[in-house]
Amino acid sequence: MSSQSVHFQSARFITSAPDIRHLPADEGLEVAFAGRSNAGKSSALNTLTKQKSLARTSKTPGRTQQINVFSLDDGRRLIDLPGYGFAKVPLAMKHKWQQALSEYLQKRKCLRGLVVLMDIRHPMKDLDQELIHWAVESDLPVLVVLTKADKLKSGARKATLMQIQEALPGFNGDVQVITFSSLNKSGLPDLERILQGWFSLPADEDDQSSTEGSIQS
Ligand SMILES: Nc1nc2c(ncn2[C@@H]2O[C@H](COP(=O)(O)OP(=O)(O)OP(=O)(O)O)[C@@H](O)[C@H]2O)c(=O)[nH]1
Ligand SMILES: [Mg+2]
Repeated sequence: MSSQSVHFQSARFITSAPDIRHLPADEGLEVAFAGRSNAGKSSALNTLTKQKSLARTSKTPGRTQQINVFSLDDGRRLIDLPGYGFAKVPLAMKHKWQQALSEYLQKRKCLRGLVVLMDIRHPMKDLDQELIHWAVESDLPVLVVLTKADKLKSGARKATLMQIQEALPGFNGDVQVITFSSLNKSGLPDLERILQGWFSLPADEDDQSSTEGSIQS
């Protein structure tokens, strides 16, 4: 595992896992992209990695139904999570991916940071807020990415950004907020910089399992 800067362009697809038991070993560092269905998670991953079709995108919500794993280099990975909050799927199926999602978030020790993506026109729905609160309580750094920023004029864009920043009081430091567009690449330098920071932290820094049960010398 290197602590050198990550080359997002070198991302390559590793696997689609139906649940956490099918993921690569829980080692190294992962940054996961989460958010409502259709928020633009897969598109943002493609923009970040400068690859048009690394992650599969779709006009129809519910495209990403499994935990998709992309490796960057030795031990560092990006994760595309299934979207939540999409009503039009059979209940049994929805239950299955929501379970995979919550299990991933709760159990994956190598998860270093969570990117929560929201359509800038429909931000901070109940499930988004729940997810952010949970992550903050779990001491997981969060980056809120307001996607499809190209859909709003500059004034409305800035107003929404400020509104969201103000809606996250007390989280300063743990939760950052940026606007982003996969269409015109606005916000890409911010996304790159913040993820570089997360990936540069040493692995296992606060991983209790690495010290638990170890012999103290
Ligand atoms: N205008 C605009 N459209 C976008 C942007 N990002 C994504 N989209 C569109 O939004 C739709 C959904 O994008 P995806 O990236 O597939 O969304 P997702 O969050 O991965 O969706 P699920 O996999 O269903 O959870 C597609 O039609 C994209 O082309 C953006 O920045 N600007
Ligand atoms: Mg997707």
